[in-house]
Amino acid sequence: MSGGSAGLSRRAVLGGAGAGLAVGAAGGAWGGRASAHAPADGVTLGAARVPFHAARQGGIVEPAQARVEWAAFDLLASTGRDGLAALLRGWSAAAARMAAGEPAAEGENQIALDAGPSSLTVTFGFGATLFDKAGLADRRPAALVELPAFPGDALDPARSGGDLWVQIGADDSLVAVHALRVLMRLATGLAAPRWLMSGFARTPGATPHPMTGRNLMGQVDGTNNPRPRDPDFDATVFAAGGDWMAGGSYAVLRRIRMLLEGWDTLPLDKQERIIGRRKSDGAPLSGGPDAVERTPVDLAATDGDGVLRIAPDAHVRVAAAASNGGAAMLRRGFSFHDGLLPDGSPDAGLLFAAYQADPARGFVPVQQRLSRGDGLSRYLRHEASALFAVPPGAPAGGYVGQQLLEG
Ligand SMILES: C=CC1=C(C)c2cc3[nH]c(cc4nc(cc5[nH]c(cc1n2)c(C)c5CCC(=O)O)C(CCC(=O)O)=C4C)c(C)c3C=C
Ligand SMILES: [Fe+2]
Repeated sequence: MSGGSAGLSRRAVLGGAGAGLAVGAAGGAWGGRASAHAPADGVTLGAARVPFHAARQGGIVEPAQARVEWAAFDLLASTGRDGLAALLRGWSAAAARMAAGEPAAEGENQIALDAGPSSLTVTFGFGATLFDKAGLADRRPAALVELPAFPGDALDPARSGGDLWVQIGADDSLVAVHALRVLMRLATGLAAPRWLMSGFARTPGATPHPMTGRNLMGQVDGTNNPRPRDPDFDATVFAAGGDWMAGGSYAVLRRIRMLLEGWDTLPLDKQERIIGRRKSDGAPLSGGPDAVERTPVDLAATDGDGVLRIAPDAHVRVAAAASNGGAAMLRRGFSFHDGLLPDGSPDAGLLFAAYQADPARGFVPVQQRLSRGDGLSRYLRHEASALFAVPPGAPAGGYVGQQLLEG
């Protein structure tokens, strides 16, 4: 995909026998948290597929699927560069097969039998720690450095970092978990699981027409994401240059727990002031009663008393590119709800993911500002963090990371 919704349509493939669902093309749905749409009559949601082999990896600009699995792995000491190449070759072949909806391999658990690929995407990423372990220290990209500590971080090292990252997205939970099990088995003897996280987003077809999704605070979330048709979309999201990362991206991941019990008791007007947008429809508070979700945010707008309509500490003001020297990223997060904490409060929140050409010009400056001046941060805990280089996609017959390992 070279950006633009036409690219998305081209990549999407009709499933089943001639009829099906075009992923990413329906009703202008696109990456970020926008939801895909229901298939036409007589076509199953499961039939939709996103080809694995493409110039760019899937799972970045496609609409967020209903289910996501994140898995981080650490390379075993004995694996080395050749073992890493074997792992990536095996992972890529399995991902391509599952994304195409081909039957399960012999000896494979039949978890996903009867369902199609359900828009399965598998995205692979490399952590900074991978490069020394695989004898590739001289090929680690300059942009892949440890993220700085931010005020308020409460990070759990056991659920942070990792040498390798796999993101599996699908509109059917059994399909996603099947893919996870297959990839975990292929890693046996080469890489050990470090942490796993599961998330969810709105199921395609749950709304009467495609709409931006909501998070567990109830807000419309994803509105002001960069859009593939924006002239600077590719430069914002994808790495340039002539090396093995050209056309790839950098994924920042944060497990952000929401302090929902406090949030849910806040009056609506306070919740809206903290974000800077209306809760019902996501319209910016700068736009007056006639504003709609897509009304541009006016950070300078004041009321009759000269008071800023979007508060100085409102999330959208503090996070805006205009407040951060142009820093921008493509957000593609998922909700999580992992039961209760010992004190009875929900262990729930946002598996935040942001893709950018360079974290130093995306997530880092924005989070630096948010962690100091964002009214929303009182209701959030950043509990885990990771940064992965997401290489470009693999051509047919190739595997993700081949340019790094064989280039
Ligand atoms: C460092 C980057 C960001 C983190 C971390 C983050 C956490 C976070 N955000 C919400 C809810 C919303 N965010 C919204 C907009 C928004 N958020 C960021 C960045 C981070 N958010 C940006 C760059 C923007 C766009 C700002 C703009 O230009 O207008 C919104 C408004 C709707 C939208 O545009 O998406 C909401 C709602 C939560 C709940 C959260 C942590 C759990
Ligand atoms: Fe945000």
